[in-house]
Amino acid sequence: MLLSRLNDGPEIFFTLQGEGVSAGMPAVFVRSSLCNLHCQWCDTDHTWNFEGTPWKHEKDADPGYRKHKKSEVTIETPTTEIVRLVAMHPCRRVVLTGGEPLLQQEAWLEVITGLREIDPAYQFEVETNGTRKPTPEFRAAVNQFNVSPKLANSGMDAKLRLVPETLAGFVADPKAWFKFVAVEDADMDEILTFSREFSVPPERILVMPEGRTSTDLDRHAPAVAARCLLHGWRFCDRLHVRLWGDKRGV
Ligand SMILES: Nc1nc2[nH]cc(C(=O)O)c2c(=O)[nH]1
Ligand code: SF4
Ligand SMILES: [Mg+2]
Repeated sequence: MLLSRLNDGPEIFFTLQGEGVSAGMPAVFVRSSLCNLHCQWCDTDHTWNFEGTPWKHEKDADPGYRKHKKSEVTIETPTTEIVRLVAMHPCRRVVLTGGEPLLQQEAWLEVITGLREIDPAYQFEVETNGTRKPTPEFRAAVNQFNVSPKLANSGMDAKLRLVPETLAGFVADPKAWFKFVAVEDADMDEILTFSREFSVPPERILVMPEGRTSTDLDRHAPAVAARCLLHGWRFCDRLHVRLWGDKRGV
């Protein structure tokens, strides 16, 4: 399957889950390449902002920023090799992320099956933007979906970032949690509208302050905390940003 490349190999790393209901738990992350969206602030733009694509990114303003050469930021990796690399770590929690991991469900199923043959105790979380429907087999194999629907601040058209039928499927699935990044009150108004439109109970909504540094997280946290108290949402920090900053492979 097509994974994101980090240095000479696929982007597979052992760290603490930094976001969501499993925040703080050790986990092996596997980052797939490719995304069906192209959010303007995406922090994993190396999974989709390839040379020759028309997408705009916030970092375009940075004079040193260039679109990525696909061959330099991706690596085709056999699923048996992914199984081998993940199993080297002393950890039975695996996070499938991207990009958008649901674009490669069949290959992920081979990875999941291979790892559970080694140890049935393996647990799998999926980080998804919530626009692609899991197949019944994939849904059954995964333990937890961290669904992160995108807001207007992503720059994406609402028709692309909110797919009602797919979202309804996640709302109906007790394995799914809904996770948002918020900066200002307008973002939180939008989360409230979303929760009403798609009937998501507040206990399944997590809101994180936006930030690529602890200082930014601290600046945005009070407004997020206030709205969590008001609406019954769970406040969620971004632990990896606090511990390691805006780095890859952590
Ligand atoms: N530590 C850590 N936690 C994370 N939770 C979600 C991540 C992601 O990029 O999907 C992520 C990540 O990249 N690192
Ligand atoms: S959905 Fe996620 S990975 Fe895809 S562009 Fe948006 S933030 Fe990046
Ligand atoms: Mg990340």
